[in-house]
Amino acid sequence: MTENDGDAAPLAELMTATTELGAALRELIEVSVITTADAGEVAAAADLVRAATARIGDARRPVSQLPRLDDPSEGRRVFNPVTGIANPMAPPLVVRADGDGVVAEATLGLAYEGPPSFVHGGMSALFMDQMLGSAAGAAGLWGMTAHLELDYRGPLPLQTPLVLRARVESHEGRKAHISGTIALASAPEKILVEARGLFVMPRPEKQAAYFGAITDASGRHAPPRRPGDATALRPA
Ligand SMILES: CCCCCCCC/C=C\CCCCCCCC(=O)SCCNC(=O)CCNC(=O)[C@H](O)C(C)(C)COP(=O)(O)OP(=O)(O)OC[C@H]1O[C@@H](n2cnc3c(N)ncnc32)[C@H](O)[C@@H]1OP(=O)(O)O
Repeated sequence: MTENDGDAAPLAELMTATTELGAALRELIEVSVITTADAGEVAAAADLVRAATARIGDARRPVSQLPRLDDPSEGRRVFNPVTGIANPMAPPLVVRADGDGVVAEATLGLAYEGPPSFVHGGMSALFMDQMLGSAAGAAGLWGMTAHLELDYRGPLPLQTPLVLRARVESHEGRKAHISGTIALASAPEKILVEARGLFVMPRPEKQAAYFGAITDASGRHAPPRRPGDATALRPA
């Protein structure tokens, strides 16, 4: 945690509650796109959700301030939109080191739909971007996405276990070439999505311009040593 030991218990409580809220919202998102309830029920649900928003909506951090629950030096970013346990937009992917790269499994619901019954291609790009970045992190590198390209060889079915992989192919200086794949967990050799990316560590002036104003939750200027977010990166 980013705060001193005296705050450990309240922070643990906050982590539990925030994770709970993320999980509840994730269920709500899925149900909101799959429900066949009638208009009255849907409208009543919208009122309940607005009441929940009002309950916590007054206390907000500025965009330049990291959440109390984050510790970028340990790679913990709880609201990352792909791996963040507390972000309902995130499945979340639990990325772990595997061999010379990283791997994650995911089963995606209807909130991720593009073509009927299949995953939206933009979602695949989002997940690959994160996986490639995580592969950089796992290899002790970091950088921002400079170039990302994908080949969609076959559609990804919803509600079906998927396996996502990424590994660093080569790196020199501030550049890392990274590749990734998505396949069905039941047919991991048949690659359905292929990604290739170039991640570049910004030159120091750019790092200062991008991240120099970031503070930790107490307002201290403690920009992360590596401004990454391997929220769910775990050892094998
Ligand atoms: C992030 C990993 C962290 C790991 C840390 C620990 C563990 C973490 C694990 C997991 C992390 C999670 C991962 C997150 C995943 C998501 C990441 C994102 O969403 S990042 C947001 C979107 N990306 C941007 O907003 C960048 C916008 N672009 C820029 O700011 C600049 O273009 C930047 C910083 C990328 C490069 O700028 P310059 O000034 O520092 O570098 P110049 O000199 O332009 O380029 C350096 C070299 O790269 C080549 N290059 C640059 N861009 C290129 C491009 N698009 N295509 C080809 N080559 C390019 C150049 O030709 C040059 O090559 P030559 O040294 O001459 O050989």
